[in-house]
Amino acid sequence: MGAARDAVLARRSWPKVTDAAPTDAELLDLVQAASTVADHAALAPWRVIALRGDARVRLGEALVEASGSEGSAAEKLAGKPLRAPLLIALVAAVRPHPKVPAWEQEACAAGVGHTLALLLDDAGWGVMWRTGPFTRHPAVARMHGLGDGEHLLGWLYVGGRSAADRPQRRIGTRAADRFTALD
Ligand SMILES: Cc1cc2nc3c(=O)[nH]c(=O)nc-3n(C[C@H](O)[C@H](O)[C@H](O)COP(=O)(O)O)c2cc1C
Repeated sequence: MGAARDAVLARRSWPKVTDAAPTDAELLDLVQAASTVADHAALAPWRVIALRGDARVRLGEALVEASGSEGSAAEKLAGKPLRAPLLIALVAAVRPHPKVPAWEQEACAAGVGHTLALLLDDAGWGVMWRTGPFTRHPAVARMHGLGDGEHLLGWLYVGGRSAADRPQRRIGTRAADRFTALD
């Protein structure tokens, strides 16, 4: 009992990770677990895409195309996806539904992202959810092969942990400031 609470309290984002990464089989097992999030009408309005190796280079090129930057700015942007050996693109796959509006479907997809990040953290991987100003640019969508109604929610940057790069303790949010009870 309390394992979920412990995992949630222990999770930290790891901005710096090593070259180690889970295999597709390990990842698929965790994605399967994350697929149990609350989902109105069981639409499963999401999918994930694992980017490794050169796919990260192509993502960097797409970010540069989206930004229109050149020179050192372009070089810096192109290097961003290379900060982790594995990027998991989180895709909201929204389709028209008479009872489930787009925002509910995006909420479900975001739930998968948070749950998958937690599961990867709990499995001992370094994880950080990242986005950026070009996350929903057409060039970036094209690079991922997104279809109609598909939008990125960002990427989970995943890699190994090294003790030297252990994140600082979090200051934290005071839940009492965010809590109201109505009778
Ligand atoms: C949708 C989403 C997008 C994010 N994008 C970025 C980002 O681009 N850059 C960044 O530094 N943090 C980003 N964050 C925040 C980090 O993932 C992380 O939550 C934050 O650094 C606090 O660390 P913690 O998770 O250990 O509390 C994003 C979080 C979410 C949920």
